[in-house]
Amino acid sequence: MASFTDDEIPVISLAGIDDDGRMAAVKKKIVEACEVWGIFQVVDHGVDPKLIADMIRLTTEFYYLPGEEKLRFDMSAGKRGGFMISTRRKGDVEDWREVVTFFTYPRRDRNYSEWPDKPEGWIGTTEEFSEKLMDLASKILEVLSEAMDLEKGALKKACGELNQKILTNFYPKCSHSDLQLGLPRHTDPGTITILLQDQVGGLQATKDGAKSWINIPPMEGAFVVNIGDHGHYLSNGRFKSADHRALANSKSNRLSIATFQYPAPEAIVYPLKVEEGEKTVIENPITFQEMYKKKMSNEPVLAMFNHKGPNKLKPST
Ligand SMILES: O=C(O)CCC(=O)C(=O)O
Ligand SMILES: [Fe+2]
Repeated sequence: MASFTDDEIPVISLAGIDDDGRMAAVKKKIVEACEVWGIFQVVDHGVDPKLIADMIRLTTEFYYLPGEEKLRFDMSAGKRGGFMISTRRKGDVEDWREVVTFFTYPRRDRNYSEWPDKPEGWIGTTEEFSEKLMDLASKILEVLSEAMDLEKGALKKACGELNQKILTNFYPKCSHSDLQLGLPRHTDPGTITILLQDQVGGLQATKDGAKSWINIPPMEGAFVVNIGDHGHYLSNGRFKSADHRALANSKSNRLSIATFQYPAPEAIVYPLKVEEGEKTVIENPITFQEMYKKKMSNEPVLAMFNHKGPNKLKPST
């Protein structure tokens, strides 16, 4: 049984996890969080608060640039990364956000011509942020491996060469926040996501199929970590793929920076450990690339970021 209360997303300190005694306690908390929610916050994660503050500041500054500056980096015409305005209407509800996508790992895939050159310093800060989050992700994958009762390197090995994508989300304030979602309900496709949100709030998770939604309150300096579909499959469904969404806000603009950790495209997706008599969550091993494609064809909202789906661009106001 989980020791966290039913309506609280766990906050877990990673202080001293390299020491075995402390690791056991962290592991226990992470197991509880992942079995119930698939999402938790981490503090004492070792990423420099100044780097976090700089990343939020510079990212925000980009979104306040005039529309034509931002559109210099638009993702149309087959570009993988860069700036995009994403809108979608479903019944009375629509969502609106601006995004900038950076493909950061493997490093050889970095296409710097797609990385906005303003504000000054954003490229260097994004590079440093990417590297530090890759280190943090590796550490979290080790703890998660142990939490799945596997050897420390198991998840990393199953991922092959780790891929990383940084997606910065800007949700302009909107007066119809009752009719507008920042980002509709979804699960992330990758192994884990490490999310940084500003102090506005709006991220929510559900563990009962959207009957009730729980806020994930902003915490200065904390990261939200969630399990994605790949992580869920590797655990044979024991760890949830976090079901989450972001609300719009009528008073403030909101910023979040999601760092998605993916396996290599050719990595095999299949549970790493199956107990005797237990069924597997997926029938046959498939590659991550196949798994991703299948998900995108079922979830148009995510398909927009596959860059093959709709890619409507309007100048920002
Ligand atoms: O903005 C947020 O808090 C959530 C972002 C998110 O879930 C995503 O980009 O996949
Ligand atoms: Fe997400």
